[in-house]
Amino acid sequence: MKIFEKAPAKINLSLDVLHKRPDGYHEVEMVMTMVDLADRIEMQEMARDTIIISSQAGYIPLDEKNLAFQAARLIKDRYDVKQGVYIHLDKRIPVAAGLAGGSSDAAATLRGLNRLWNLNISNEELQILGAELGSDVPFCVTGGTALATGRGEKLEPISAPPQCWVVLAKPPINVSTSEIYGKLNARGIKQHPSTAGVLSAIRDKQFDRLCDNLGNVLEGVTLDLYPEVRHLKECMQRLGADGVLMSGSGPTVFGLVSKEAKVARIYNGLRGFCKDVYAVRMLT
Ligand SMILES: C[C@@](CO)(OP(=O)(O)O)[C@H](O)COP(=O)(O)OP(=O)(O)OC[C@H]1O[C@@H](n2ccc(N)nc2=O)[C@H](O)[C@@H]1O
Ligand SMILES: Nc1ncnc2c1ncn2[C@@H]1O[C@H](COP(=O)(O)OP(=O)(O)O)[C@@H](O)[C@H]1O
Repeated sequence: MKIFEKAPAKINLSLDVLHKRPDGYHEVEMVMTMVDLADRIEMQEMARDTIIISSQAGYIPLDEKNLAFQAARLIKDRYDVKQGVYIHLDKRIPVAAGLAGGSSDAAATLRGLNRLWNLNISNEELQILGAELGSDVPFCVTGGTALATGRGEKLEPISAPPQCWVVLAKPPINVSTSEIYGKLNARGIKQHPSTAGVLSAIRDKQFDRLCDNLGNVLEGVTLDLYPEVRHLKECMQRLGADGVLMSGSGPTVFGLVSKEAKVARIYNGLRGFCKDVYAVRMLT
């Protein structure tokens, strides 16, 4: 049997760091949501007890370093599954972009193999398994919109943000999440984003208020290290996006846009100097 799963990209509408923890992770407070840009994952049963990964993308690992491989191995080990699986990743989310592409592939693999092998694992259990693979994986298991705390694995689902367009642009650099967290001075954060403001704007479906409250404490670190990200952010603002923010540890910058008429102008303006630009809808 063969099954398919979609693995959408996430953006962080708010990303605050409360403190650095003794285990090296940072205690965060984030509002995360999904956008309509997704990898497609095909999973096919194999009688032979092995995991094989393939992808058209030449720039991701296809061995045990791949997060989908790790998800398949984890579920096989925990549930003592003796069958194998062939997993093909049709990558559309840019890699190491702050969009959780790898985490979403891992989460989609957990969901898919749960179906393929009739394991009847609850979403809560899949999220617990996912946390072993990465901090963003539990959110990607269920998607939607959520307030994430802890190191990102404690989730409280909330209502969807007001519907809008999301323009995403990724400059041609790779950013390491651990390097960006490592360079953040958690004690010296001068201005924390208003997660409460983002939550109330979403609750009241107030698009303008949502745009005014977007904030990410990792943005300053990445913008200082990579001036091209700052340039991209300024361009998106100049082109008229209603709210602009870097997602996660970057380097992707997203712009929220309420009027469809503006989207083409912003998209074309960015495409003039940046290859990786996408105009998508917020997933609601
Ligand atoms: C910054 C965020 C925001 O959503 O996303 P990305 O930029 O990766 O998309 C996440 O917190 C990233 O989550 P994820 O990419 O799953 O991180 P992990 O694999 O768990 O951790 C990678 C490294 O990031 C650091 N890390 C991660 C999460 C956290 N709360 N505190 C940390 O300090 C640690 O150094 C860790 O070794
Ligand atoms: N299935 C996968 N898709 C993308 N990247 C993967 C995958 N498996 C492992 N990786 C590795 O994970 C790292 C982070 O990738 P990704 O999840 O796209 O970034 P981010 O967490 O910034 O959104 C990259 O260095 C990449 O090589």
